[in-house]
Amino acid sequence: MIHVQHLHKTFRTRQGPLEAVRDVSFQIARGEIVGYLGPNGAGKSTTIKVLTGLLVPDRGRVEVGGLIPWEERRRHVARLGAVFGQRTTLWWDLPVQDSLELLRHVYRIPQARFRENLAAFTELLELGPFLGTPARALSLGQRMRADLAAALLHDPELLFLDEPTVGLDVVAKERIREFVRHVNREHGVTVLLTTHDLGDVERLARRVMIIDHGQLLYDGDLARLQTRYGSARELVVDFEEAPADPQVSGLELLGTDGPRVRYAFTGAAAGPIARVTAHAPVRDITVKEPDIEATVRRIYEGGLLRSGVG
Ligand SMILES: Nc1ncnc2c1ncn2[C@@H]1O[C@H](COP(=O)(O)OP(=O)(O)OP(=O)(O)O)[C@@H](O)[C@H]1O
Repeated sequence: MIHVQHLHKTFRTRQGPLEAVRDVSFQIARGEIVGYLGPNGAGKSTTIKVLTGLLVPDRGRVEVGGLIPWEERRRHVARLGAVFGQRTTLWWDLPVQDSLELLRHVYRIPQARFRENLAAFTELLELGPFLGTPARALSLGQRMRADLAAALLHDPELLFLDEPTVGLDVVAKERIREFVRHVNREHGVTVLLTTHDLGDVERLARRVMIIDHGQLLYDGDLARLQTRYGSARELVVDFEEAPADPQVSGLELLGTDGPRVRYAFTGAAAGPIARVTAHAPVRDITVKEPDIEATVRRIYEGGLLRSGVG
């Protein structure tokens, strides 16, 4: 669906040329959901702008669904949808329903199709209570839901989501994620998701790409990122009683709190568990996985992967 090869984009700034994207290559297959991560200023938006046809790269080959985005913008745009968490595509003073109606004209969506999609999205996103409300009076969560419906009314094959859950509470985030999963699963919509919220990525994407300073640092499985670059796992052990000597060979002692002792370890848990249970009588053991947030932060900070992609 998306083919990017050796993409370069440099901006001219007062401080001189700024290489926003440097030699980025990736492919995204139809029906994938890919998380695109990177710290502020990493080059995510620049990549997306090239993919949507808003920016022309200096060098590189970009093809989306067989089209070169900036050369065939009209045909290209008809096949994609985009939601930017910080902006709305809805008309500020119009009731949501009227904005959607206007988009029907813009995209020349056949009436029957429009009605069908609107009914489906109204149900899935629970738009009913605020279809008559102007965009400016919507809560952030309602606005995001209306924007998602607006982006998908014309049955795009590809959806760009930029911070789709920013500022939302847990329930509202979950509703958005559920809907994205639905359109991906039921309609095969390919999704490129830019976010700082790793919860979005964990819930939606199996694959992540990480960019920093314009360079792709990682492209692969989220799970593999965790096993290869994650910090140590944690073993939380509740001994029958506080052990006189909590040290267990081969395990790093993290802390003690009465009978509860925490250890760090890497790799499989079976060995450490056997060693701990041989050490003293144990009531309960849990394994805590390192959180993905910490892993990604380590990658940004340490340039862990700079030597190569994946
Ligand atoms: N039109 C422009 N003119 C000059 N510099 C730009 C322009 N657009 C982006 N940049 C610079 O290019 C670099 C990459 O920016 P980009 O917006 O792609 O980052 P980003 O990863 O999307 O960041 P964020 O998470 O903050 O949105 C930044 O240093 C930014 O300041």
